[in-house]
Amino acid sequence: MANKEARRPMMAGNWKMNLNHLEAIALTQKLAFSLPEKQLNDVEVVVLPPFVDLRSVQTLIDGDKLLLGYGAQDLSPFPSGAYTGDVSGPMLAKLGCQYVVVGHSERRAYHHEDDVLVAEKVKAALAHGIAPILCVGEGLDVREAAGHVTYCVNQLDAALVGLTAEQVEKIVIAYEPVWAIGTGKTATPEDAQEVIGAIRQRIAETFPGPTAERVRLLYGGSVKSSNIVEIMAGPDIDGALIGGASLDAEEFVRIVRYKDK
Ligand SMILES: O=C[C@H](O)COP(=O)(O)O
Repeated sequence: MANKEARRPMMAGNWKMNLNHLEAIALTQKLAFSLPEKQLNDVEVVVLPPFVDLRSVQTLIDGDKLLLGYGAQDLSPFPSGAYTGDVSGPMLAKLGCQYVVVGHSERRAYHHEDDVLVAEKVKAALAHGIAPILCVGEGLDVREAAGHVTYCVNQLDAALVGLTAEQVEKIVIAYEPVWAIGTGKTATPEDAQEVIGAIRQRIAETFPGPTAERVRLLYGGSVKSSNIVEIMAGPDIDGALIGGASLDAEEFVRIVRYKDK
């Protein structure tokens, strides 16, 4: 199932816990300066800074009408209340965030986020007009036991439970094999396409109609300018969620410009 041309490619930089607000401003400026308008119309470029940087990034992007999207790396499932340290969907919406990462494997591992909480966060984001970038992906043990497709499809099913087709079309789904994150070990383009193709197939089965053709599916895990072309060749792969390489403006720009290679 392809129809890839109908979907706008997306390159999203997940800065994780890197860059203070001054460094965030500098990186955003460099990206805007290095990427021509035509490029930014062709490929949607999104930055996902830490919470404390969001106001600075928003001020810069909105103030100068830069063609960059931005969002957060997490949100609370609750809209407000006594949840020390958490940040809510309404707060992110007020800052103009278009996206929020949900269910990243680092949050699943270090903050013990399970499928039920991930599903609540997906609903919270959608309720406040923010598109979730939902992450799924298997660990090395699952991959070695050849259970990766089933594992990822199960994570997907759990996150989409109770959603309408219209809501699902707003979600961006990122397949990030945990063993390929920050390790320099990229899944082969065939590995990435296998799982991402299965995700699109599953959406088609669950939501008959055009939904599966409309949802954008990304790959994440040690993406670099040297492997992005091969990854983007996958018929179901619409972009990438990029960690380490998104912190280097020149390298991130090379990734965004993959079509020029
Ligand atoms: O969200 C991004 C991913 O975890 C990938 O990180 P990485 O590009 O540093 O491997």
